[in-house]
Amino acid sequence: MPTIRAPASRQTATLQVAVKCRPLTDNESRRSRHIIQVIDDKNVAVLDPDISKGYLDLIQNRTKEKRYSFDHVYAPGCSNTDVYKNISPTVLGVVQGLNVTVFAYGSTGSGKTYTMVGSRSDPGLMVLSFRTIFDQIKKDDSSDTFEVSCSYLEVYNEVIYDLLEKSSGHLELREDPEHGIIVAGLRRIKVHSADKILELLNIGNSRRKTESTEANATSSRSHAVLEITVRRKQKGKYGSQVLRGKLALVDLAGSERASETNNFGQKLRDGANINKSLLALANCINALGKQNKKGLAYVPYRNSKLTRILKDGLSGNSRTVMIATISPADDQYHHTTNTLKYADRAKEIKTHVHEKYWNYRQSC
Ligand SMILES: Nc1ncnc2c1ncn2[C@@H]1O[C@H](COP(=O)(O)OP(=O)(O)OP(=O)(O)O)[C@@H](O)[C@H]1O
Repeated sequence: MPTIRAPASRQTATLQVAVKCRPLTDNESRRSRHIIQVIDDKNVAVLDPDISKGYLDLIQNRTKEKRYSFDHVYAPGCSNTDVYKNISPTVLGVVQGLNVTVFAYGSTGSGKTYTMVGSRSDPGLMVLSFRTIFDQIKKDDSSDTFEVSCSYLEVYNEVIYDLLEKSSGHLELREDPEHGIIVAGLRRIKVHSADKILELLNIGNSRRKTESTEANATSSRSHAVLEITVRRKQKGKYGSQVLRGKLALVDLAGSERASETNNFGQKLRDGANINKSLLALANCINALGKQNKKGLAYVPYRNSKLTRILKDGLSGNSRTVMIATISPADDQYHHTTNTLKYADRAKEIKTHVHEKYWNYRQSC
């Protein structure tokens, strides 16, 4: 058991915000116009598809495009590996005892799951992250020992389920004085290779609640959080010190309007719950943005399970990356501008990062 908690250096980090635009799907190519212009690797413009505005805009000399700047902007031709290149140094902090959160935010069908999970030919950020964590551990030439474990949960209709359990019951959140918010009873499996996590990820994904909606054939109806913990044991003269880093990879469910998806019954109720937690997340992002500008504002983390789980990643001890995913199709204009507005506000969020380490008695 830990004895003395060693002093930790504290730094302020700004939330890193990237925007990824997916290509038009075959279906969309036949009926939609492409309204996203990636200006360069940091700037993106959205063209207003409402052509009726043309005359008014012209006489008032208003531009018909909205421009936004982010840490990184990825054009439709970019792969997940291109996105990962810029976040890999942050992810590797986990091996040094840092907490890292990466989450994808965007409307239904905008490419969140594709970005986080990916495909065989274009592996997503989850797969790329745990591959580099194990590569880094293999390359480490110190005498430190490493222990990696993994958990995978989903929040569906405001209930938490363990995706690594065949038939998971409802899990509850608890506040732990040492570790912050924890999910009581969540299975944490020790893993020795990236392939093992990939296997667990695939099992978990097959249990995830997905539905076919009009907006996306395999729409995720739950928020999924894959957590990888790395415990690094350093042997010293007087005992062992353990650094504990945590990587949380979050694939959120898509937000959609009932009218757009033609949902009813259970699907409509799912949509309402998805929107409830995404609204709670958006409110937290709003409040955190204001807090860092004006130094006030109450942040309503307690309004949903999702925001309680992500609390550390948004404001606490974590380096955090938000990937805002957008569709280039003109009929997604309002979703796209909403996503970009929230992403723009998220740039103001600051977190306070420090390594977590404890001194252990030699016998540990
Ligand atoms: N970069 C990309 N390249 C090629 N296809 C993509 C890309 N991004 C997304 N797609 C395709 O777009 C469709 C929707 O993507 P995805 O399922 O990832 O959306 P989502 O945001 O997770 O949706 P939901 O919130 O409904 O789960 C899928 O068919 C996916 O294969």
